[in-house]
Amino acid sequence: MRSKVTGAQRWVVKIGSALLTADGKGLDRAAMSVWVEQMVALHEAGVELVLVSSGAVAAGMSRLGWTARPSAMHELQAAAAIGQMGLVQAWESSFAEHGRHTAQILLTHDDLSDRKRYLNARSTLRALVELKVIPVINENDTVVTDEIRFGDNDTLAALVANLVEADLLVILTDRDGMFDADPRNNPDAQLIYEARADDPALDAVAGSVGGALGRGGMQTKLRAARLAARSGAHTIIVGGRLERVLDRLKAGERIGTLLSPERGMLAARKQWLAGHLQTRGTLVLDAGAVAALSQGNKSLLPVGVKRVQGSFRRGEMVVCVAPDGREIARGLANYSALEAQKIIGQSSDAIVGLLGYMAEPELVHRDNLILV
Ligand SMILES: Nc1ncnc2c1ncn2[C@@H]1O[C@H](COP(=O)(O)OP(=O)(O)O)[C@@H](O)[C@H]1O
Ligand SMILES: N[C@@H](CCC(=O)OP(=O)(O)O)C(=O)O
Repeated sequence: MRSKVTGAQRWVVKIGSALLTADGKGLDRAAMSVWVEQMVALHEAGVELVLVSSGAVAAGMSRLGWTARPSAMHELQAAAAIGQMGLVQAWESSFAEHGRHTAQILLTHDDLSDRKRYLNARSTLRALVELKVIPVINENDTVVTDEIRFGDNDTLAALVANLVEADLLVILTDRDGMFDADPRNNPDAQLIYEARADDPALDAVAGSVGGALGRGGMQTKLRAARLAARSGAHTIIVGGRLERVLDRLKAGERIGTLLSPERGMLAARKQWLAGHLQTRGTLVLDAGAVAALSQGNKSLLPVGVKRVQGSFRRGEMVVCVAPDGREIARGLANYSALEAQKIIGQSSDAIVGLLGYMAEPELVHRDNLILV
């Protein structure tokens, strides 16, 4: 029984090109509707779902009658633009049969590396998930250049798992999971059922690159599992054509390869916060806020802040200090320095009146706060 899988509340499900396009013959709508049925059942069981779907280039190639993947960037991008239409149409109509809405989100690397856009993408995704809509995410292939491509959707799915703090990343692919050697050239290869994502022995196993339609192969799936582990998520790499694959995962059946993070979710997130950001400003707290943060494990509300120093934007790291200047914590600000100036000392109910909108009631949420 895989309790980490059965107990997971928020899943990111990634479906690769090789599966979605029935090996290059257009979108495999029959397979899509079988996954949709299972995703709807998960949804009904209270699981929050985000779908990362590849297949735009492959679907576009098939619409254009192209048999070989073009190498010119503008041709790839044109194929993606054509194929993405069919891809979202197919997901939309299939989910609609079960009374579910979908939402298209196309992301580039910049959207996730810029802190402000990162926070905005996160708020939108959270809002969609709360509305019980299924976000369907792909890379924004039409506008990306080589330097800012994710390139493979395994990486994109892992970063989305970080973004939404998923507990489980499910990578559906055309093999039953990760084998101890590439099954294309090793008929005796054995499936690996469980491993730690950071196990260095896996690097040799995942050596070779992907198939004709997909881009990543096992290497990018392993890297994705390691990225997902940074925010404490487990990853399952499993065969998308296995009968009732998602139902069986939810039931705890031992199928596919489960790659585990080395740390728990919150610990991993805090470590990630601690390692990644420069500080841009300072918030001087009152004594009540110092106690709430250091003893109560609470979020920092505007009412407990006396002064704002420095110039920071929403999503940037700020230092929280006691009235005597002692550093108490660091965290990601939900408001810019200019906005923070206007709301400090006030109750959160007053934020809308003061700013004309409210991003969050907290100035720094406790999940985004590391005590020093
Ligand atoms: N150790 C391994 N175990 C399983 N598959 C492997 C391994 N090494 C390489 N592969 C290859 O990776 C392919 C899956 O990756 P890819 O073609 O990128 O698919 P997707 O479109 O699902 O991302 C498999 O078809 C397989 O041939
Ligand atoms: N954004 C691209 C997906 C890139 C890709 O091929 O990913 P994958 O099949 O998951 O290795 C598309 O939709 O065609």
